Amino acid sequence: MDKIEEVVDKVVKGEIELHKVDEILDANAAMVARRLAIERITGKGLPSIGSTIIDYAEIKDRNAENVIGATQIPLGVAGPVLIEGDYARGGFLVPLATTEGALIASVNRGMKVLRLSGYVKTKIIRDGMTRAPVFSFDSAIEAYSFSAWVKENFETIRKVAERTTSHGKLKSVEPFQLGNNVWIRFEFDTGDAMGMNMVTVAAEAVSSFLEERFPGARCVAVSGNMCSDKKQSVTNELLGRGKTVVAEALIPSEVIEKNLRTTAEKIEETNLKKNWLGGARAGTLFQFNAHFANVIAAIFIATGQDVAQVVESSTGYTWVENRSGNLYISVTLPSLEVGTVGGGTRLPTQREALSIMGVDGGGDPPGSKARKFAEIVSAAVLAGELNLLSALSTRELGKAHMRLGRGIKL
Ligand SMILES: CC(C)(COP(=O)([O-])OP(=O)([O-])OC[C@H]1O[C@@H](n2cnc3c(N)ncnc32)[C@H](O)[C@@H]1OP(=O)([O-])[O-])[C@@H](O)C(=O)NCCC(=O)NCCSC(=O)C[C@@](C)(O)CC(=O)[O-]
Ligand SMILES: NC(=O)C1=CN([C@@H]2O[C@H](COP(=O)(O)OP(=O)(O)OC[C@H]3O[C@@H](n4cnc5c(N)ncnc54)[C@H](OP(=O)(O)O)[C@@H]3O)[C@@H](O)[C@H]2O)C=CC1
Repeated sequence: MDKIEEVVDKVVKGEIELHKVDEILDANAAMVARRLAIERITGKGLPSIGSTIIDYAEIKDRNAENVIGATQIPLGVAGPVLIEGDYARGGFLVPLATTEGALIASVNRGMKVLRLSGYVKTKIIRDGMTRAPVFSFDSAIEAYSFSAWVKENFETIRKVAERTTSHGKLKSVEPFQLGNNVWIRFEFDTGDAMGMNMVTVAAEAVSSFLEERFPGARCVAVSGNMCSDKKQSVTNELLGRGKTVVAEALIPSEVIEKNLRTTAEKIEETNLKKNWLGGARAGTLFQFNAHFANVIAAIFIATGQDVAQVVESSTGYTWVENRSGNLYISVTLPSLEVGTVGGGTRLPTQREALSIMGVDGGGDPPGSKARKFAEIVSAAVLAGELNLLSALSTRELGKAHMRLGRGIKL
């Protein structure tokens, strides 16, 4: 019996935990052994899951545990979209990974219309990744003194934080108090990284330092939910998280009529009554848009972003004005969390997808690639909004999805 078979046998018999296989076999052999064991246990063949170009030696201890293979998702491109931003300048093809038929066509048509109208303008209006540990005290008075000290001693705290990272720069500290508890919301410039590991490590170092400085302080959790990571929150909406980005364009009436078969007036009414009034009636929080999540999720999957952060990255607002038949449209994304280094961006297909947009790896200066990427994402979101609002205004949504979602020609 070869070594892999021997390990598979032991896993099936319950003598070895799945994750312990990594201690016996090299990463790629361990991945195969786990998959074979699961095939035996479930009686299901998993050759598709096992068929992958990923080198598990590169993944182990970095991106996933108990790995048995990979999931594959179709990848398409939309564009080019023309952008005149501070970092993204020129035409960009945007990779989108999705299983929703008509989505890429939707963004593609939106980009075509934007292209025919000139350049999308983009602006990053703030940038910073946050972590907010929660500290507990015996009394609210102690908690208040702690908050005051933290605010007055930014420079000391910055030095402690920045010892843990060469790219992370502490930008601000903001205390929030509830009774005898205090959350310190640290905000960092994280260069080209999305930055969650970076700011967590730095926040842990500062928390230990503060506990030493204030014997009455107890850090209950390094993430106290006022960060707020992978959750929507008023804090994120007002103060921002990751990058706060705006993209805008002006679409001439003839471009709308010829390519979208609708008018600025109809798109404006659809935006007001669907995105805003419908959103208000439904009690929607922070998502007065049509489908930011579609575009954000597809780009996140394609480029190795943390997909759980679609939760707050897809919050935001679509604003439309009928300007004498021409259409002004903008999207505002308060919490777009993206990186071009770190996390899943190092995986092979994800890195290639980033390279299509010229945003793979670190920028010079650091931070410039992640900001360029954020501007491209905002332009893609704008294209998706413009197109879906148009398709809804002409009642083409169902038809499009019959054709591109079910393969039925009407
Ligand atoms: C599907 C279209 C674009 C057809 O649009 P069309 O105008 O009927 O098609 P067309 O054949 O005349 O092509 C026009 C352009 O569309 C693009 N296009 C056309 N076909 C393709 C294709 N196969 N692949 C790539 N691009 C395509 C392409 O840019 C093309 O221009 P060309 O390059 O030919 O000069 C249109 O009907 C449409 O956009 N429909 C809406 C679909 C949509 O937006 N779906 C989004 C997902 S819906 C959802 O998930 C969220 C939701 C709706 O529930 C949220 C909510 O509640 O609002
Ligand atoms: N720990 C947590 O609480 C959470 C973690 N995550 C996960 O965190 C990961 C993302 O964390 P993140 O910190 O972005 O990535 P990584 O942990 O992968 O770290 C990024 C690294 O890149 C280095 N680096 C090299 N060049 C640059 C550059 N140009 N700009 C910035 N950094 C550079 C940084 O070094 P240096 O720091 O020395 O400067 C840092 O070590 C994802 O996998 C995500 O899923 C998500 C949510 C929560």
